[in-house]
Amino acid sequence: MTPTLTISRLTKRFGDVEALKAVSLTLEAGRRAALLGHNGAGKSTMMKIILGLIPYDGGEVSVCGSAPGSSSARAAVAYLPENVAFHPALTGEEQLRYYLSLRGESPRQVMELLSRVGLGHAARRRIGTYSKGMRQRVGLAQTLIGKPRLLVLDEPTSGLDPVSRRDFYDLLDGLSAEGTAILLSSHVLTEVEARTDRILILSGGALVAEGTLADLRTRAALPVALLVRPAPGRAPALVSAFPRPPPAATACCAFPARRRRSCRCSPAYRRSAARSPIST
Ligand SMILES: Nc1ncnc2c1ncn2[C@@H]1O[C@H](COP(=O)(O)OP(=O)(O)OP(=O)(O)O)[C@@H](O)[C@H]1O
Repeated sequence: MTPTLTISRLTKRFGDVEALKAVSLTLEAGRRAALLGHNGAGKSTMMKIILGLIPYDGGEVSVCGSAPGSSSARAAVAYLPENVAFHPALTGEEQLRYYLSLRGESPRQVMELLSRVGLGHAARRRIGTYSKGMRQRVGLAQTLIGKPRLLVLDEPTSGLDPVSRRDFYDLLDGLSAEGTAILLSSHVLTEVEARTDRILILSGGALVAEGTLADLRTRAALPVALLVRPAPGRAPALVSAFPRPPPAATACCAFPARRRRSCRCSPAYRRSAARSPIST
């Protein structure tokens, strides 16, 4: 099946700044990918290109088989910015009815859309009285107009409390189960790890890593720290149940440099020990 989104060797420059450097990725229907990276990594630039808002310099981009910005691509993609802005004097129902009319859709869908994002009870309240999480839900309801095949969400949960975040991701789970592909940006790895299928890490405009968090951990050989609290009286049994680390790996780099030569520590561990040597 053709992927919902295909990006191949995408490059974009702003003067001297290379905002995207030969980035390639695909996103199939029903899959959720999180785009992570520091400020200035290129996340927004990539989203703007997918939406057809800015041109690109090299490579190829296909949104549901069409060029970004074309009428068929625009009909298939919806976008939720980080900070949604609605008229505070309008009710949720009035605001959404307005967007439905702009899209040429039946206003009869309004309550169904609001109920879908958990706002049925507040439909007749003014948006000025909504919490940030509720406004974000109005934004999500707006993106659902016309049943888009690709959702592009720019830091959709920033500023939301933990319960609102969980509820928001529950909504996304439902949409992806129906076949909507979702590309969202975030700064919070721990938040997206359990709620997306793939993590894409951009750095300086290049896609430097891609996979599940477990894949990325394995590839980077990151240490795994476990905090285990034994039940009362079970500590000795717990300690004996865990394998002991090899003695050379734990002790040798704690010794002065002259005795480290034959150690079995990993190069990364040796480097960190060299930075903070323990004198004996
Ligand atoms: N219109 C523009 N003109 C000049 N440079 C730009 C423009 N838009 C983006 N850039 C530059 O391109 C690079 C990537 O910016 P981008 O906004 O895509 O990063 P980002 O990952 O979305 O960052 P943030 O997390 O802060 O939103 C940055 O160096 C930025 O300064």
